[in-house]
Amino acid sequence: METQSARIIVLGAGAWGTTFAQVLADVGNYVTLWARDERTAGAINEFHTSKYLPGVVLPRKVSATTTVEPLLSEADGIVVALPSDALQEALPKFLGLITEDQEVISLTKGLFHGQFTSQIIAEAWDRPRDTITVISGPNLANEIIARQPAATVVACPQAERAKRVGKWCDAGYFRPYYSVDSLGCEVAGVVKNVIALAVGAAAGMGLGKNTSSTLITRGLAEMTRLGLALGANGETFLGLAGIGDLSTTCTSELSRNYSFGFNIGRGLTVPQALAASKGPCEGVKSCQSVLELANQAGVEMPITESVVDVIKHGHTAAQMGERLLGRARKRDGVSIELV
Ligand SMILES: NC(=O)C1=CN([C@@H]2O[C@H](COP(=O)(O)OP(=O)(O)OC[C@H]3O[C@@H](n4cnc5c(N)ncnc54)[C@H](O)[C@@H]3O)[C@@H](O)[C@H]2O)C=CC1
Ligand SMILES: O=C(CO)COP(=O)(O)O
Repeated sequence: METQSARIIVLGAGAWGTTFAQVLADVGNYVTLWARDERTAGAINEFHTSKYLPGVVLPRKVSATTTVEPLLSEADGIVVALPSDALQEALPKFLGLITEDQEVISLTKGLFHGQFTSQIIAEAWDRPRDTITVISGPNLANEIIARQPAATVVACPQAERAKRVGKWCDAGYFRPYYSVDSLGCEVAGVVKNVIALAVGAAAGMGLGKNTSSTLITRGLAEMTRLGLALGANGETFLGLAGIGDLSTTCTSELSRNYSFGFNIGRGLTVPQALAASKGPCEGVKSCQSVLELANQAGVEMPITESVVDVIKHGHTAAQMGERLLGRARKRDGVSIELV
């Protein structure tokens, strides 16, 4: 039987990677963060601080390095916590250093050039996609670093892998639920960012809770339709990785996607809103790819379409609202036949 403590490498020493490293350390694992620059690694090793998490003192068990290659073969698990647009540059250098019996865990909620994170990792490291575990849920780093209670979904088509990884991050305040539907978790994690842009924009325009609840509910319908069309399990979208994460991201000023949308709603341009962001806005990067995926699958995603118009075609938040309200009347619900 495996002992409780595992050796885990976290690739990406930003807000979520560092927070997840603390979760893993709290459970008793040996955790090393791979940081891109010496300054970030030095701050973690010498002062137990991170510029991504102001005011936080990290556990001494969390260390960092800029040279992770020699540690990879000894690790039980490798966590990917990089922004989606960094994966294709960062991952290939580790090809051949990670074997199939090691657990690979994705925290990245992105769709880059039409590929979900697990697909990019699988290709970069030449391993089957169904060996990759996805962790996704209502998990704002700034709350979890303060050890506020939250739950998450640990999903892998190979259920035993999800169980193994779930034990590593079962910190009490951070509570794993298991699933085999990693695809559904990835779809939900990507689409909720796009919907949060729209909800944030509505709030930035001064619109109230009826508008945001309308967008969240119809956003859930969009997410579910796309997931079903791609072969995900519909239940996932009613769980923590679906409505759970959607409601967190669409209602918190801590969310970079919601805040980006808010700034668009109050009149900032896309470049201005990006410059004001406190971290990656995955919804900005993924919205076009989500729409293309939906078109290929024959799924209608009007909120996503209106977000693409804002991000790519210079539409204002007000035009986005007019467009959504001007659509033909529909039946309530999420069924793909009823779009
Ligand atoms: N912050 C949060 O609350 C949560 C974030 N996520 C997801 O986690 C992913 C990462 O987000 P954050 O940690 O918040 O971003 P962040 O901006 O705080 O950290 C990203 C880290 O990746 C590093 N990095 C960027 N490009 C790199 C490259 N080419 N090579 C090596 N390192 C590179 C940066 O230096 C930084 O340390 C995103 O996909 C996000 O959607 C998921 C759940 C919660
Ligand atoms: O995924 C997240 C919370 O679960 C973080 O959302 P943002 O990337 O919008 O900050």
